[in-house]
Formats: sequence, C-alpha cells, structure tokens
Amino acid sequence: MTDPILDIRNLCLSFGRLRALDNVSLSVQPGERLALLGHNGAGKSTLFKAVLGFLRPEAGRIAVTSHAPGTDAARIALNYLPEVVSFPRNLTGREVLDYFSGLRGAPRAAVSDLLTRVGLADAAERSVGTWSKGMRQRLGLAQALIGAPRLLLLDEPTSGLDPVSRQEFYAIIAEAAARGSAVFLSSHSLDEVQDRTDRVAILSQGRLRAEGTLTQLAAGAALPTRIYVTTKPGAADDLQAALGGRRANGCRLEIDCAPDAKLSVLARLGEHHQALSDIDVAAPGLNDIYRHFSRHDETEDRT
Ligand SMILES: Nc1ncnc2c1ncn2[C@@H]1O[C@H](COP(=O)(O)OP(=O)(O)OP(=O)(O)O)[C@@H](O)[C@H]1O
Repeated sequence: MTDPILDIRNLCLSFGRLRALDNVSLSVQPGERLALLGHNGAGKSTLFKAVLGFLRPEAGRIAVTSHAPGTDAARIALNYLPEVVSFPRNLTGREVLDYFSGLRGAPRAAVSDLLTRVGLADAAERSVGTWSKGMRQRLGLAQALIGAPRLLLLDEPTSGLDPVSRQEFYAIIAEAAARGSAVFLSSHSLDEVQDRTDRVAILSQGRLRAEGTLTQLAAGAALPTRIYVTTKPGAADDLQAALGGRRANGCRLEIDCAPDAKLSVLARLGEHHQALSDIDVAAPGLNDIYRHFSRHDETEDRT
C-alpha cells in the first residue's frame, strides 16, 4: 500500500469541557474517496478545521502528505471547499478563478476548462453576485479543483445543489480521484454517498463508530436482509404459520433473515409458490447501517 495522503492518528480535540473529537484515527489513500457521515454536531467540521491547521488538537497527530497541518507543504497539497462558500460579489466567475489560480501558482490557462467542467462557461463573465446558490457552490468546486490538489477536503459540498447537479458533482470528484487526488468529504446525505464513494466513516459524538466499505459495515453491523412477501388473498395466515415473519397488512409478510440464510428462505418460499403474488428482497442500506452505528447518540455524554 502507498503512503496515505491524509493520515489522522488518535486525534483528540476539545472546546472547554466539550470533547469534540475523541481518539479519531482515519487515513485516505491517493485516488480514494472517503465520506465522513455524522449527525449535526458530530465533529465533522472540527475534524476538517484540524486538518486545515485552524484548530490545534490536544493529542494525536495529523499528516497531510507527511506534513503537519498549516505548514506550507500541507497547504499546497490540499484544497478546501467549505460548507458555505462566499466570493466577492463584484467579481465575475472567471475573475474569481483567475485570482485563486494566482494564489496557488496554478496556470490561468486552465480556468476556462474548469468553468466548462462545472457547467459555468456561459455565466463566466457575469458577476458572482447575480448567481444562484447552486452556481456559487459549483464555482466553489471549481476553486477546489485548481491545481489538481493531492487532497480535496469538501465540507458538505452538495448542500444547495439540485439532484442533477449533485450527480454531476460526484462525476467530477470521481474524475479527480481517477487522476490520483484523495477525496475526503462530509455529508448528511446517506443515499447520496452510498454508491459514489469508496469508503464511509461514521462519526458520532466526536468518536469514530465505524469505518469501511459498505459491505464491510453491513457485515460488521450484522443487519438482517428483509424479504417482503405479498400473498394471494386469504393465504397470508398459512404462510406466516409456515415461515414466521411479521404481518405488514392482510396480504403482506416481512421476513428478516441473516444475509447467508436468504437463499434457503427463498427456497422455502418457493415450496409455497401457489400462495405467492410477489417477493422483494432488500439488503441493508447505508441508512440502516448509519442508524445502527450512530444509535449511541441518545445515551452517551461526552463532556
Ligand atoms: N469554536 C467552537 N467553540 C465551542 N464549541 C464548538 C466550536 N466549534 C464547534 N463546537 C462544538 O463542537 C461540536 C462539533 O461541532 P462541528 O461543527 O464539528 O459538528 P458537525 O459535525 O460539523 O455539525 P454540522 O453537521 O451541524 O455541521 C458541537 O457540539 C459544536 O457545538
């Protein structure tokens, strides 16, 4: 395995008595997209601010391309998109990107391509003050892509984007990852990151509750596969007596089983095929997994 672009080890950071981050360890490899999920106040922005060098942890360490946060080498290696972007209203989109390209020492010749890639070529010569929130967010993404940074740090980057723009956003970060950038983004939208990131980390009350691919998290949570059975009229009682499960209504049964028992349950249902109208099988999704790993929220106190 190559050296991680971002390496966080045993990070602890407090605001007074509040422990905002508690022994958090994470790493992101080149070309990898890691999504950080967590409720409001879980510590996501605090973690990003520590990676940026804006906040100092009281314990643990962070390395950005092996450099300490806030050093010139670390700042050159990463670009950041904050949750709420703000640009000078009187500058045009092109002038904003020209300005940030200058700051990063990146070629201005690349600005037109960036504007086109984020769908802002037609608006490029208009002042940003006349743009919609979604357009400004897309300009923020273009700004974050300047100079092909080794680490892209994106704090709730799709808030304010419509569904089509969200899809396009994830296509653009997939391209950045394919070129070798490490992508570390936070989100509240579980469905959104499910098929669009390589790994997921779940932060709750400042602690990392789980981290891995969706398959690994699903296995760790040992959540059941749910089989939805619709019966022919009058057949539900007999089928429930034979196979168990919960009645959802007069002709619908829900049967939970371990993922590796799914085929044998389906085979048993096949023996009763004359009683069946339909079957749906639902594997646990990220929403179920997220709920499982963040359920400590209501019971723990981190002060
Ligand atoms: N400067 C600060 N001073 C005191 N407490 C703070 C400060 N910044 C954050 N906190 C607290 O630290 C905890 C984590 O906040 P943080 O902003 O990192 O959460 P978050 O996961 O980004 O939340 P959200 O999804 O709402 O943006 C919260 O309890 C917050 O109130």
